[in-house]
Amino acid sequence: MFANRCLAATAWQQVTRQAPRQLFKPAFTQTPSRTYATPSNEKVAKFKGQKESDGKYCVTLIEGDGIGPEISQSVKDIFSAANAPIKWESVDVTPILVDGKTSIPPEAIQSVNKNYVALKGPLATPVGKGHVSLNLTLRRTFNLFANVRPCKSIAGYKTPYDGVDTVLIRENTEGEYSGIEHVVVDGVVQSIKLITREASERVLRYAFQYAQDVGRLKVRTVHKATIMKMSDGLFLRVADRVAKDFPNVVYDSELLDNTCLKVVTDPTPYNDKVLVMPNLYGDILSDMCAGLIGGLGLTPSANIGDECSIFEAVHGSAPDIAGKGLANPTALLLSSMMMLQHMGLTEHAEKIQNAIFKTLAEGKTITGDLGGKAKTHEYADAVIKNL
Ligand SMILES: NC(=O)C1=CN([C@@H]2O[C@H](COP(=O)(O)OP(=O)(O)OC[C@H]3O[C@@H](n4cnc5c(N)ncnc54)[C@H](O)[C@@H]3O)[C@@H](O)[C@H]2O)C=CC1
Ligand SMILES: O=C(O)CCC(=O)C(=O)O
Ligand SMILES: [Mg+2]
Repeated sequence: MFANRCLAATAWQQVTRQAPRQLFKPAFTQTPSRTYATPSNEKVAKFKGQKESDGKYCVTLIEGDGIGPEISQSVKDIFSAANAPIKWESVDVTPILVDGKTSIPPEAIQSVNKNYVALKGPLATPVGKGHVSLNLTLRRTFNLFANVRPCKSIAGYKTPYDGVDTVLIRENTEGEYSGIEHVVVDGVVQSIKLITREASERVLRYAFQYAQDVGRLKVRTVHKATIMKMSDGLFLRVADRVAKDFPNVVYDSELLDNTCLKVVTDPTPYNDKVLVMPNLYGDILSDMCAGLIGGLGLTPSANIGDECSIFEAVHGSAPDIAGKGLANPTALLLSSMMMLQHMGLTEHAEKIQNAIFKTLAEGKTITGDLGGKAKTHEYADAVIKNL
């Protein structure tokens, strides 16, 4: 799939980066017990899918680029060993042009609309030129307005930060990622950050409702309304109004640069808060938070819409390690746990999740990003043994 897109995107440049520096060797200190909540109720994006006649739910699978197929295989193997009532419907999202715009092929759109949920591997985006990000296109196509990105310390895996437990909700359809860019005159380009009352209210209501549903009763907006007085200013004004509808939730706001400083100094004061913010800030802060707990191999996410939801890792296609069996599938696995919880399959989620955390805490069969030597499939086999 990616090869086709590579041909289509003439100026594709491969992005490479060094693997995150190993900070500490794993030390087995904490108890593995945690849940990645994705509340699914009448008010926030209820899952509408139905079991099929074989007793299973059909879930759309987008394996993705780079390490995508390797980590997707781990999820499939572990779900199968755990007898999770899921059957996968793999779809190809090689983009097509519709009225000159990058679009998802109709078969893939039909599959997600039919199943209401999808699990997605990372999709690579050409730098500077070429097709629009398919990740953003998917979020816009299905109106996945809230991107929930929890980040929790992994029991047994020691980093300089103990007991991290942040939850970040990112506006997912507009802001700096609206894709409205043009050349004003040669040498001058404009990129428009679009903030609307409607999209702001939708994600803010979701964040407050989420806070209420999971009992994390503090919501903080992260913004830069000192500089972007109109756009972030609107986001904040809407937040002030929405906050009034949730009197039991404590609401405040913080400037983005200050949040970055405070989170990397001591993240624990954020453990009782839900952070909600415009698109770009959420993108950057979520990678930063991943760095606190051991890297991108560990952080899941959920793209929530009113109808459909797509679950994916925070990380990208990791071209530097793709095809070598080195990828850590935990982030995609934990995303699939968020998916199971969203679908109401909490027992299955708990069973698989316990096996994942046990494997990580044992520290014997972990991947290179965590300081181990295991290949992707060896880690998956260890999880299966721990089921
Ligand atoms: N939601 C998505 O599908 C996303 C897609 N991307 C795309 O991914 C491509 C590569 O982007 P990068 O900036 O390199 O970011 P990246 O997230 O792919 O990789 C950053 C670093 O983290 C490591 N890493 C990431 N996931 C890992 C895993 N599961 N196990 C072990 N190590 C892991 C990589 O090896 C690399 O050193 C780009 O084309 C970008 O557009 C980037 C972010 C999110
Ligand atoms: O679409 C992309 O290329 C990157 C998206 C991204 O970084 C994210 O969703 O966190
Ligand atoms: Mg990102």
